[in-house]
Amino acid sequence: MSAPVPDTRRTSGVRQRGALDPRGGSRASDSQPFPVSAAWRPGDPVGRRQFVEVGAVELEAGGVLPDVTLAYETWGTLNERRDNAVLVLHALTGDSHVTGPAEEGHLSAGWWQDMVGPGAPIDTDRYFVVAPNVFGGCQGSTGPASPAPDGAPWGGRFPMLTVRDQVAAEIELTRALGLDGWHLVVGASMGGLRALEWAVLGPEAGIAVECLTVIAATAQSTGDQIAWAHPQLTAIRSDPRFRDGDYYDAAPGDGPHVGLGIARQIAHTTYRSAVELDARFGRIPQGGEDPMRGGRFAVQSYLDHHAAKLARRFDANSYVVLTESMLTHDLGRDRGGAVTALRAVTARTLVVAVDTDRLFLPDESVRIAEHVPRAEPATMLRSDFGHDGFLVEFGQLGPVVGDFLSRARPRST
Ligand SMILES: CC(=O)SCCNC(=O)CCNC(=O)[C@H](O)C(C)(C)COP(=O)(O)OP(=O)(O)OC[C@H]1O[C@@H](n2cnc3c(N)ncnc32)[C@H](O)[C@@H]1OP(=O)(O)O
Ligand SMILES: N[C@@H](CCO)C(=O)O
Repeated sequence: MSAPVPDTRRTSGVRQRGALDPRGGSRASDSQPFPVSAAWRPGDPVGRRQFVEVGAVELEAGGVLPDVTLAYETWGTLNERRDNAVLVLHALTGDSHVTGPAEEGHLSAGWWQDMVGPGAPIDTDRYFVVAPNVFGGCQGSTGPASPAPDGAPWGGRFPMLTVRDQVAAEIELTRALGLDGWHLVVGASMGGLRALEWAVLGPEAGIAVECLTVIAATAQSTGDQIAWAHPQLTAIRSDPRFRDGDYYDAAPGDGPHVGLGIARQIAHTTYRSAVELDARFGRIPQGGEDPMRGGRFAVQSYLDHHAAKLARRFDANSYVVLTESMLTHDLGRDRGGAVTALRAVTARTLVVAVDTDRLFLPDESVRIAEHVPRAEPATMLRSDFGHDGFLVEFGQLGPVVGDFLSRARPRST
């Protein structure tokens, strides 16, 4: 059963400046200019994050990135047999703050509060849960805003990363934690791409993956996904304030938030379903505005809101680097193709899709489940929320993941 679609046909918020106006925020009430970038820098609030230096990472596309650091959070306790560790991998604009309140260093409460915690489907009374911020990200792990060896931010010099590079860094984190395996690796969307890559690269590197949960993901990025991402990348790169990625010395409000905001609007539309956008917003004007006289429809205001919100909390360079890593994702690269790679996965596997996902099509999930030898048939969530269903439909997703874990529980837990 899908969650009820909330009514957000708001009636306030007369538009005086556009969300993407470089001088200011989305609404007349916004008084703070957008930051240059929302990238975490050394010295910024840490919250409950920990950091591990994983050293130099040899990159799949060539070259080496020195001095890589990963930020991560943990919950629960590693047991004596060390067989209760769970790795949770976030999506494109997520971070290590899987669960817990908004706090210093984290503007929002955890993005999977209903999934991870004491008594939750991923029960932190039972499991030791680890969540890293992705390599290339902007919430504590090494990314384009981090200092290069010359002390200046990498900026436009930051190299292209692949999903495999991100997992290679996470393998080093695993070793640094003294673990030789995960009971479960779970991720959705970009996190699902990493989870799949983990299922192949982890065992190759001597890190066992007993169980795998891949949600709203794909074994290879599709032409459609590449197509949707292309205008997002173009929007950021063609923002004059992007300055080829070297904007970290810009004055507050003078960063590439216009391009980043447009990218988010395109992406966010693909994260939701046509049915939901029509049911929620339809042709309703935003309160007090008249689309016939330069005003907006409510759905335009909604997208402006999400654009402004992301521009305040995310770094445009990281958005580019992570998006490109998703575009080049191919589990089968140098492994004889995707099907051969899927057949090599030894983990007991749960694959979950959202039936209205128009970005990560359910058929891609079905394909994963068909070829992974120990996969159960793909579970289809019924939801009008589209791809973002994995962030909303906890009433369905929780029991699915909880049941899978209880069937695959290690003896010691
Ligand atoms: C692993 C990860 O992916 S972590 C990253 C997850 N977080 C994000 O993606 C951040 C962006 N947020 C979202 O995409 C969504 O909020 C989700 C997926 C987390 C939750 O979805 P929903 O509960 O359906 O939220 P929804 O999409 O309706 O957005 C609600 C926001 O839109 C605003 N909104 C709704 N209608 C309008 C409108 N007509 N005009 C302006 N703003 C509007 C709400 O006020 C609310 O604002 P707030 O979030 O600042 O409080
Ligand atoms: N809302 C999610 C969708 C991408 O999977 C995010 O921003 O990360």
